[in-house]
Amino acid sequence: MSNTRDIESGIHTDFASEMSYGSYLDLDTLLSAQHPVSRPEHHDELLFIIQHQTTELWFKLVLHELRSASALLRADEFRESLKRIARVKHIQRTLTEQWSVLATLTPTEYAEFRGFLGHSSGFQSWQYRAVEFALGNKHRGMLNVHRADPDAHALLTELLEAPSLYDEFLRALARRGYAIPAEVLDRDVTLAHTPNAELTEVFVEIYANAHDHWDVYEACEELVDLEDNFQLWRFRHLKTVQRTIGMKTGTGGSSGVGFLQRALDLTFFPELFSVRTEIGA
Ligand code: HEM
Ligand SMILES: N[C@@H](CC(=O)c1ccccc1NC=O)C(=O)O
Repeated sequence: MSNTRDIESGIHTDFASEMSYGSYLDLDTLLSAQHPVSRPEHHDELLFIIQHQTTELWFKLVLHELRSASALLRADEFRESLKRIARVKHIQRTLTEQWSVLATLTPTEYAEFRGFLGHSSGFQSWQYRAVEFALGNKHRGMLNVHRADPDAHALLTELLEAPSLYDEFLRALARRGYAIPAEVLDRDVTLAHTPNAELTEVFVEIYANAHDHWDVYEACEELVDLEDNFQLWRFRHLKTVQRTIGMKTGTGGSSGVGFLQRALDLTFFPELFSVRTEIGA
């Protein structure tokens, strides 16, 4: 046994003028986009860069799927929208699991190149902010940091002013005859959604009679998964930060761990959680 695989004669090998793997994926661009700034170059900075870049690539797809999910809800295409959300949930799991790679970076190693990062910080990730906005965590003040990047600023402004995924979901429910409160439907979508007791009652009815509202019930649970997964990512980020820089202030200028901790109190779909308190009550 040679323990070698034959390269079959039919395998294509001439890519001088044909599209290849590398040219289709523009790997020259992708793989020449890692530029460590530490001097002398720190061995672990490549890990730090690639961890962020892979996350940003997945954020790009998450945003693409969420925007499509919203548009499908607007068109009353419920099932198709759920398909998009299902994909986002898998990406979130990958992203949450990926923190374990970065956790191999010890505090000492990170401290050796942290000083070269200046004031740059994940806080300035416009794609992360876009995902937060798309899910409904709106905050106009977050636009400020993107003033120097007109394209990012424009996209975030567009998302800030557009209904969130939850807004679209609730509007779709209203069109189906559910008694979504008018103040929820007419709310200022540039602000974060605030909990509404009357809306919780709509979900109480849906959850109490799931079989009569199956597709809506299913959609509710998909949204709960989405928020849950998002919180798990935030939590793993917080824990990675804690083990890497302790209680140091952030390069972005925040208090660090305390600032990230407060994000865990935020909720995209509060009524889908408050309904749980009422079940069987
Ligand atoms: C050792 C690794 C990391 C440390 C020590 C760290 C630290 C921090 C700190 C302290 C903040 C608060 C803002 C500031 O003052 O800088 C922050 C925010 C943020 N970081 Fe990281 N981070 C790490 C890795 C990552 C990675 C891999 C990502 C993935 C893109 C990321 C994305 C973000 C985002 C999106 C925010 C804003 C969060 C929010 O607004 O709630 N971070 N990070
Ligand atoms: N905010 C981090 C620095 C940091 O993690 C970072 C720096 C540049 C680009 C992305 C980063 N990731 C997340 O905040 C710190 O305070 O050490």
